[in-house]
Amino acid sequence: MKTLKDILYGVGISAVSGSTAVMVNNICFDSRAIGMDDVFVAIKGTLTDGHQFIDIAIAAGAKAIVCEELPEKLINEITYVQVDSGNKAMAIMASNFYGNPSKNLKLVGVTGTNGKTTVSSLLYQLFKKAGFKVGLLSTIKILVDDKVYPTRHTTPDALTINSYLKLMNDAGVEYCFMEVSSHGIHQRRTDGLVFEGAIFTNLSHDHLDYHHSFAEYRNIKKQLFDNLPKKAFALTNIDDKNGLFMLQNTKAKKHTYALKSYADYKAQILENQFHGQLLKIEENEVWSRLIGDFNAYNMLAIYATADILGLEKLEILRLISELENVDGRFQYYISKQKVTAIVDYAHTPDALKNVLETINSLRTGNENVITVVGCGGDRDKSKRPLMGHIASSLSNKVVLTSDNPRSESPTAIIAEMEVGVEPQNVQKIVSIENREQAIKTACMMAAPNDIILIAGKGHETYQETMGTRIDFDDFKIVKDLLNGLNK
Ligand SMILES: CC(=O)N[C@H]1[C@@H](OP(=O)(O)OP(=O)(O)OC[C@H]2O[C@@H](n3ccc(=O)[nH]c3=O)[C@H](O)[C@@H]2O)O[C@H](CO)[C@@H](O)[C@@H]1O[C@H](C)C(=O)N[C@@H](C)C(=O)N[C@H](CCC(=O)O)C(=O)O
Ligand SMILES: Nc1ncnc2c1ncn2[C@@H]1O[C@H](COP(=O)(O)OP(=O)(O)OP(=O)(O)O)[C@@H](O)[C@H]1O
Ligand SMILES: N[C@H](CCC[C@H](N)C(=O)O)C(=O)O
Ligand SMILES: [Mg+2]
Repeated sequence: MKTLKDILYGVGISAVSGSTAVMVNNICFDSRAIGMDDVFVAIKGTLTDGHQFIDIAIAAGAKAIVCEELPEKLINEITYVQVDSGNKAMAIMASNFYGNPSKNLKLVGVTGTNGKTTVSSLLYQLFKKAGFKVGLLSTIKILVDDKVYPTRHTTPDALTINSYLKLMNDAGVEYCFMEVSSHGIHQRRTDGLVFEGAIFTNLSHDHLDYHHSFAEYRNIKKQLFDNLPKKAFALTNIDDKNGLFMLQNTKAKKHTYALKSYADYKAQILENQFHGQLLKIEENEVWSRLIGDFNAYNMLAIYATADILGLEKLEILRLISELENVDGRFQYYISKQKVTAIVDYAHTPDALKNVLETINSLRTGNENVITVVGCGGDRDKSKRPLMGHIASSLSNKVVLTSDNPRSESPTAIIAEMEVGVEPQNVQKIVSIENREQAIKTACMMAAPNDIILIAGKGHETYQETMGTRIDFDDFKIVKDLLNGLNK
């Protein structure tokens, strides 16, 4: 049990009814999960308003209510606390509740449209190899040093974040790398955290359904840097046209990285092969197993971060050469018949373009590139024609298919992707709703030396349709199919 007053430390309060000296058991923002003597935080969400559930929360055992608008009828035994923002209050309360765990380790946030999982997971790998105890909060999984926990969010809610940071404190973790999504910033899931630094990878088209406009999306990402403390570092990719914008109002110490522009940290790609690339980072050459221009940026971001955090430069390079691909990011399998299948999490137009350009740059003869791709349901619709266009203009053949249709019709999503296919590319396209059938078709189309790209789902091991998730693993399916076909 904790005193409500202590949990509220630092929260901007506009009114109180009842005593804040009460002891509460837990913080909860969902009336369906409330426990005895909890404090319920009412949050205005995207689907409904938590304020509607205050009575239900009290009936289920809540002892205190934190809300933006006080209910008309107040109950004497209940403490009500009025705040400006339920989301912000919850984030600060969550940090207090768990003893401000972000202060007891070095927390680095990674934001940007693409590359967050890659950069944060590789930083985790690198710092582990350097001998530290490390934590990771990523789209794929949460790691408390070696212990793995599942996750459904890129940036979880504030209570979840702080509960894992507390576990990291208990395990003696020194560095934690976390992905900071635009939803996370907008819903203030990361307010109240003390960051040692933040990294910006790049900004392109995504989530414009949620954020309405590109400017709004960009401004939200910038808030991570605006809120950094003075002693923190802010590292940005200045080859991206929004790179410097991110640092405009930060108090933190600014650092830049780039392949093309003048920057604090510079790199060059000397050689690119299927199995890796040779990079020149500052004055030294280093072999990276991860390929593509975008991974040169990722490696440079990692190098700069490790340098800023005090690791020795040559040691960083040695560790970079040992880093392994992240699950579902350019994960490849070469069949006995020399068909290469690549599974990649490219689910934005920019990522799809990058991965296809990388594949095309590695072609040595007249092998075909066959792309299997879909777009998620209940997500940014405006990316659908763009991804249809990119897939069909940069591949020889394309199978349009489903990628987590969620509550939408798979046929309708595919039709929206087809809109972006130019007339001269229409004959390259076949549309097959069933993703397994789509992958099977691509395998049947493939001749020796051809390359099949299966984009969009990467590490995901499910397909979500109408609220139901069935097991589905692109990599396993394509590997089995290629082996079966080769018998
Ligand atoms: C659109 C979105 O981001 N929604 C998130 C949000 O829920 P919401 O705003 O829809 O909540 P709501 O259903 O309107 O309910 C409002 C409040 O009433 C409460 N409630 C509701 C019903 C009830 O009976 N009782 C009750 O108390 C809810 O607990 C909530 O506090 O807050 C929830 C708690 O933090 C999140 O789990 C939920 O994520 C949903 C599931 C989701 O799919 N989010 C995705 C889009 C997301 O966040 N993605 C980003 C990654 C994006 C990227 O690729 O960069 C991520 O960081 O994972
Ligand atoms: N620095 C980068 N720039 C552009 N594209 C990238 C970069 N790094 C990775 N990608 C591409 O984007 C895909 C997604 O990468 P990653 O999972 O690291 O991004 P993310 O930002 O974590 O995505 P999410 O928003 O889903 O969490 C990769 O599979 C690859 O195709
Ligand atoms: N973090 C992203 C992942 C998209 C991955 C893609 N496979 C999809 O389901 O749309 C999102 O939730 O929008
Ligand atoms: Mg991610």
